[in-house]
Amino acid sequence: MLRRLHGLPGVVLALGLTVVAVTGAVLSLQPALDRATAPMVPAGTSVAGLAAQVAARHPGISAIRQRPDGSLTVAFDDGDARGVERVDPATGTGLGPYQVSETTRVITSLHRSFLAGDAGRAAAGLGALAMLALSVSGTLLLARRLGGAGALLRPIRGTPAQRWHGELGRLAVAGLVLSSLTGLWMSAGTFGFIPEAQGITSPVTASGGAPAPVGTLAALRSAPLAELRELSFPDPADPTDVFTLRTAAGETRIDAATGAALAFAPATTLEQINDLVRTLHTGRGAWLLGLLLGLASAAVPVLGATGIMLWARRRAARPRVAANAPARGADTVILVGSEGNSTWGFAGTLHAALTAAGHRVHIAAMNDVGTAHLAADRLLILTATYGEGYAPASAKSFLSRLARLPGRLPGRPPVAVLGFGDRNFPHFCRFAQEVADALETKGCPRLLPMKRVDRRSSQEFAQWGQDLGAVLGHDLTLSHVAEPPKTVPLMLAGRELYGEAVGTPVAILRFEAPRDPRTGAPGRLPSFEAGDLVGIVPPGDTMPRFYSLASSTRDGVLEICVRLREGGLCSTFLHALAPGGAINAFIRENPAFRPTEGRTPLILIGAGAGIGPLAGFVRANAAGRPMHLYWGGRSAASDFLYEHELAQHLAERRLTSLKTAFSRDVEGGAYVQDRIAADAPRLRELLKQGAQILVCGGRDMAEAVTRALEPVVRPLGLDLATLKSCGRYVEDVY
Ligand SMILES: Cc1cc2nc3c(=O)[nH]c(=O)nc-3n(C[C@H](O)[C@H](O)[C@H](O)COP(=O)(O)O)c2cc1C
Repeated sequence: MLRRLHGLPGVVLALGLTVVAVTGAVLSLQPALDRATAPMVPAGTSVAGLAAQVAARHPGISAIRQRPDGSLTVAFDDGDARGVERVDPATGTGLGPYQVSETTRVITSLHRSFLAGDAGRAAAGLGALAMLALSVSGTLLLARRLGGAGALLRPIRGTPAQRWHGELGRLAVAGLVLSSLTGLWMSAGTFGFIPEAQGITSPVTASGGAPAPVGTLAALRSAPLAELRELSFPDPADPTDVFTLRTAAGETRIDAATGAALAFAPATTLEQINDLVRTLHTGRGAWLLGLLLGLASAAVPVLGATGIMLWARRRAARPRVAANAPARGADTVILVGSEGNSTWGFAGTLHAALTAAGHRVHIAAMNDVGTAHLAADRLLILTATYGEGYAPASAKSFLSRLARLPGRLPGRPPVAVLGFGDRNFPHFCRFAQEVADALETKGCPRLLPMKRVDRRSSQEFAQWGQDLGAVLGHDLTLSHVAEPPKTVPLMLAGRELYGEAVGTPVAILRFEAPRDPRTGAPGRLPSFEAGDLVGIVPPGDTMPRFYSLASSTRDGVLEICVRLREGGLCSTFLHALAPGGAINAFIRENPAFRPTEGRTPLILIGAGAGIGPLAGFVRANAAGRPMHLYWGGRSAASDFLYEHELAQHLAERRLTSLKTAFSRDVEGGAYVQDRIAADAPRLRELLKQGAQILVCGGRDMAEAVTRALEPVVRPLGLDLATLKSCGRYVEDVY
């Protein structure tokens, strides 16, 4: 619901909101410029003093006005000359005609009405309302993603677009909420929804005597010039007319002959609110606030562009399901947890089969779970598992949303959970199990026991379909042919082999995009960062194997470190590949395994082929951010991967320190965890500076590293779970 409120409306309104925001940002510079150029009102000067000085030059003076930036202007009609002039508040001398530049006029009009009169004014008002809704819904979405309102300031991980959108959004949100609320109020005032100030309504009777010189009028002599808003002069042809003096305190009518105050109407609360709103919106009279609001507005185009990118990606990633029934009124709801989309394919097959059997079936992402889904007759959940047994992207917020629903309630639908995973991972379908347990705790009866599908097995899926059909009382044939991922061809450009002498052959393989066969022009690599995954489908198989990337697109090659596994189909294929040989590959982003932004130190820990992405992070560190690498191999002579490149990085300060451990070396064989334990004081110092730890390699190594790190972080009052939850301890483990 929140995403629906934020996503599509944001995309549709991006252009209009950008116009309002950019023009607002330009206008916000005006108060600061005015303040720099407007002469100051000297303390102790009275309204009468200035009025007398100006009236001596302009007999036809009709009004003196103090503008919000503090400058003073005079309106006059002297017969031969008329107009509005800026005046020096100290001497009353003229400073030239007052005029708003054509550019400012156009920008103001664009800002207020898109140059389209009343319809445009209404659109700008609705724009303010939309900006308010987008700011609030965006903040709630970010809080949800980071783990609650208390986590709103945590580092944001993800793709560059996600990070820019989140970082800029949270920096600008206060300014945008203030600008849109005050803009809404002013817009409501324009359309008469907020009553105008009435001022003095009862008739005022002037003495009718001959007008006295303005400088002698008592009520004007006692009014400080600094408080003046506007002084209107009486019509010289009408002896009963009076002066009208407006200040922040209210409105006073003054007798032109006696100088007495004839009537006074204090400013109402509504007028004071209107004044405050105007100041808060325009920054006039509060130039610094104006600049801050301007900066917040300047973020809007970037928020719009990154928002459109995120929306388009999410849309492209979500498979379309034909004839999806509305959630309300559906008898069966299918919720999907997927990262790489293959589970959506299975869910689509299930949706089609149930629909064909006469059910009204609604399908949605697990992240979108809501009360409407729980009103169905049955709930079917299909979810993958990722990382260390965690939720995939489309199910990240499912458990927290479920937990927010009130405790055990009657009337929950019966549930069947089907987990998709890979038996090679130690936490096979763990997330699916967690979901099944959480639903049981919530009081949802079991429609079927939880089942697991290993490596997208069509047979296991079909079997589950039969079980489901049996409880539904009809046949259910689920024949699903998994759609192969869309791959691109890449060619092996170079290889280096290490570790043969110590029984762990590891190859560094560098791939390039094939040249255009007609023109011979170099091909384009897909877009990726070090730490992302490349999926490679070995010949004769449909299941991709994933390898962590040691390079980014900017390096011009796709680089991976592959350890040869006994009987491993893909690693055997890759080790046998000769230069010029081709692979079919696709990129899977891995935004969870990236260095945080900024210059806080990084502690990189790995063993064996796990050095790949870590070497990639170091290579990209042209800015010389502190990076400390701990790496373990078997023998310095045989499998010291990237040895020369790392020495070069140390010399160039891309790498701050390197600690290696070789388990088979004669002089005191050691593992990477031994180096960590020995370096505890230094690591503590780095963690105190906010360091992030990135671990890459085999599962046993990662577990040993955790055991070594716990006693390192404990004296700091920290633990690895806390560091993990705020993105300061991330792993890429296989
Ligand atoms: C990086 C990565 C980590 C994975 N981690 C696990 C895991 O911990 N447990 C598991 O059972 N499956 C794991 N898998 C396997 C996926 O859950 C499985 O391939 C699933 O079918 C993917 O579904 P999807 O394409 O809809 O995301 C992992 C796959 C990848 C690529």
